[in-house]
Amino acid sequence: MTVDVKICGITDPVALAAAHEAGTKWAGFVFFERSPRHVTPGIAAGILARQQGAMPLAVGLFVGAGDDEIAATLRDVPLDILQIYDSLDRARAIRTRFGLPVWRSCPVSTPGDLPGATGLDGHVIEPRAPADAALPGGNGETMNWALLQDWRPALPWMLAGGLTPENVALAISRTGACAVDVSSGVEEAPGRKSPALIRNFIKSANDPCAANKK
Ligand SMILES: O=C(O)c1ccccc1N[C@@H]1O[C@H](COP(=O)(O)O)[C@@H](O)[C@H]1O
Repeated sequence: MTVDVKICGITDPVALAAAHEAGTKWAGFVFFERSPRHVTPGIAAGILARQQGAMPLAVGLFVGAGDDEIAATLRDVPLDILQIYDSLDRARAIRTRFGLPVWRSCPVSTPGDLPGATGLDGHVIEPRAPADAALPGGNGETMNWALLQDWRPALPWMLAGGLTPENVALAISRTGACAVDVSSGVEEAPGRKSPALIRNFIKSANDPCAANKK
C-alpha cells in the first residue's frame, strides 16, 4: 500500500521540485498572513510556473478567508483543492461557491471531534491548537493517535500534526492513515523547507519496517 503525502507550506521552487521528485501527491500553499509559510498568490503562481511537466496537485490553505480573498487567489493560482480552516457550514459554502474539492481541517482533542459524512471531499485530522497559539495548525504538535483507533471514517482523510521523518511510520501504523500531511517537520527553519527532510519523510512514510526501527 502506498501512503499518499502532502508537503504543506511550500515557499520556493526548489522545495516543490524536491517534493515532486520524491513522489508527493499534494503540494500545499499557505495563504494565511500570520504563517511563516505565507505566500501571496503571485508567489505561489510563480513557484508553480517554474515546475515543468507533471506536478503534484496544488492545495490552497485558507484560514477564515472570505469569498473575495479565495476568488482573487484562484484568479492567479491554478489550485486543485482547497484546505479550509473554518466552520463546517462555511466549508460547505466554499465548496458550492467555487466548485473545487474542499478538505476541512478538523481539530481533534476528543473522539467526539472526529467528523462523519459531512458532504465535503475529505478531512485533515490534526491536534487542536492551544487557545493562545498564533496559528490553528502548522505548530509541530502531535495529536493523540489513540483517539483514531476505533474511528470508522466516512470520507477520505489525512493525518497531520507534528509528523517528522522519525515518527511518520509509527503514526501510520498506530492510526491506519493512508495519507499524511506535514509542514514544520520537513523544515530547517520556520518557512524554509529542507529537500533532504522532504525526501526522508516520503521514504519513511512508505517504508513498512520504519516503525520497527525506532
Ligand atoms: O503550515 C502552516 O503554517 C499553517 C498555518 C495555519 C494553519 C495550518 C497550517 N499548517 C497545517 O497544519 C498541519 C500540521 O502542520 P505541522 O506538520 O504540525 O507543522 C498541516 O495540515 C499543515 O497543512
